[in-house]
Amino acid sequence: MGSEAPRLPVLNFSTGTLKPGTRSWLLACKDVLHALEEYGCFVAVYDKVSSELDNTTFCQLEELFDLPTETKVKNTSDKPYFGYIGQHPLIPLHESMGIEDATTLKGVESFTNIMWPAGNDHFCETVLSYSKLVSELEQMVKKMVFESYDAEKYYDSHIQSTTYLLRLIKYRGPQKNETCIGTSCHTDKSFITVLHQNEVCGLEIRTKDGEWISFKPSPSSYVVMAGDALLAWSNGRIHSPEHRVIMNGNKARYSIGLFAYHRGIIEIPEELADEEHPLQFKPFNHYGLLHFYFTNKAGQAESTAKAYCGV
Ligand SMILES: O=C(O)CCC(=O)C(=O)O
Ligand SMILES: [Fe+2]
Repeated sequence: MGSEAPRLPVLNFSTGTLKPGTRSWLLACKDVLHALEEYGCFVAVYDKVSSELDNTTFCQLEELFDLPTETKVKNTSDKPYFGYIGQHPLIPLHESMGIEDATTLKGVESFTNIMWPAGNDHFCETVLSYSKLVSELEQMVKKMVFESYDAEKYYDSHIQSTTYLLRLIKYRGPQKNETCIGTSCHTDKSFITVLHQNEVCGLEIRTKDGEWISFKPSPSSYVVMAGDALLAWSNGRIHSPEHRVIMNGNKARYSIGLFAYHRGIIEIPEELADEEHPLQFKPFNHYGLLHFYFTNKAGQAESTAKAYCGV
């Protein structure tokens, strides 16, 4: 006893079972909050993305990464880590691109037109449908968190200011004598991240006790993870877990991350601070936190959020 490998909590978000106000919703709220406070993440079983859309999305991803590098590098952004990353000496297995405002036609269309100047409606429609459906999962989780902390009155305005970055990632298998690191250990700067991937394992999440849990993927599994912005918003109650990707074998791993960001300032709800839980964070600009992360000062800090906006 006690020697079993730790596992991520698995929660059922399949269609039809969860409606706000019902008993199953309230029970799910408890499970979500417990998972986010203890692990900073959980596996959501979610069936709104049909297996057909799932397959098509990963096929489109392969086509995208097969484009010439000189096309892919045209994916740029004024925000760090939002554009093309590839052939990086520290993470040579990793290649990724970012679609800003990925739940809007404008956002996905503008990315598509850069990659395929003659247009690619199939890519555009597939990715937009995927982003919209997965953002519904993110919003459901967010609603549960806001409700559980008696902060639901802030939910609507928070949603209005939410914008999604969709990162499309490909990891190739390591060659002999090459590093196995696909993505080095980090915490996300998002509010919430939803990760989904093909069948090739590699994602590992660190528990508060420092143990690494390997995620076992399946087509209907989505890893819902808290980022540093949610840690700060929750006044330190929610954990933002360290995670990394370690590659083995020679099959390519494709993964898709939907990162929820907040335009403008995030305030810590007064409902989350009291005598027992003194206010730990000042109001902060979410993109400011992201930019700060890529400065030297942040590199030395144990917690990016504490260093950026700690009281
Ligand atoms: O590929 C993955 O599953 C994780 C990627 C990741 O952690 C990130 O992009 O922040
Ligand atoms: Fe991450």
